[in-house]
Amino acid sequence: MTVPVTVVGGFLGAGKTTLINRILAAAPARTAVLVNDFGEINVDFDLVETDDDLIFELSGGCICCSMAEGVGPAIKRALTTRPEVILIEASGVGEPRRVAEFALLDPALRLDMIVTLANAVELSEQVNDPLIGDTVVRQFDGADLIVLNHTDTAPPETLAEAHAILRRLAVGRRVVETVAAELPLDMLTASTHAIFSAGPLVDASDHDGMYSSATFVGPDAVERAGFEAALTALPRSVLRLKGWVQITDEPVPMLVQYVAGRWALTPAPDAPAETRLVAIAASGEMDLAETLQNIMGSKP
Ligand SMILES: Nc1nc2c(ncn2[C@@H]2O[C@H](COP(=O)(O)OP(=O)(O)OP(=O)(O)O)[C@@H](O)[C@H]2O)c(=O)[nH]1
Repeated sequence: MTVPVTVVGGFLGAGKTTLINRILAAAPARTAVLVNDFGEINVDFDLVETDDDLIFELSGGCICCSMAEGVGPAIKRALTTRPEVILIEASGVGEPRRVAEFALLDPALRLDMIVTLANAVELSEQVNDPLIGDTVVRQFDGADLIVLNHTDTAPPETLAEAHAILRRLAVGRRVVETVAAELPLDMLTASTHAIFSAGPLVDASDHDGMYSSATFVGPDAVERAGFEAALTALPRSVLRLKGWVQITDEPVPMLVQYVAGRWALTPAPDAPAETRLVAIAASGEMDLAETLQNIMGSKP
């Protein structure tokens, strides 16, 4: 019996973890999840809602290039838990097709499908961005289903533009509009196996060279107003920021989610009682460590 694998990809903050948690919440099957966070701290390990012993993490690099050698062993570890299904969350800069190619090499597995999420608000700017455009475009290669997420915050003309881009980049592929990755889960069963009719794989990218990340870990706490103002003032070159922060006077840590200029702070009673933040930008764009120090209110 081979174990079916679904690869979930999409750019930073598109909604991959949100979709995986939806699948897990509905899944009757025993599901192992491989999560790849590009940053040094694997935040997704804590955000994926299932038993810790069913989550396998690869962090501090990209699963499709620098950490590719780790994929096979991680799958082997996952198989020891006798899963009925495996989900692989690619990093937000990773190419899901390349991850799926690793799964195809393992005779114990069969590829179910590749799902790529896109941020409806950001897609047009992303594909036209000279630094990140190539990464975003490649994430649709071989995808069976494209989940056009974040539609709640996309003005109609931006949404129409996103569809036009997808018609060009993913000819004939299924596209579903979602808010918080809420889709009929039976859409995840009828795979078209687009990977088998996709063109030849283009050369591997060097995502660890193209993107950089920085982390801030410590007991430090910040005032809420100053922290919120700092998030709001972050330059758009910060592509993603997530983790937990200790806020003065808050009884529990707060989960920080920052995606492309939008952010949310939510109580996270089960999170560790320390500040743990990770930020990602295109390489050379900025000093991310200094940015994190600044939002924590300390001088570098
Ligand atoms: N407004 C809005 N927020 C969303 C939607 N989907 C997800 N989010 C939020 O966007 C943030 C990022 O979602 P994730 O699911 O963590 O995204 P991701 O693709 O796993 O992120 P990375 O793994 O860091 O690349 C979280 O705060 C989500 O709650 C949506 O459709 N609309």
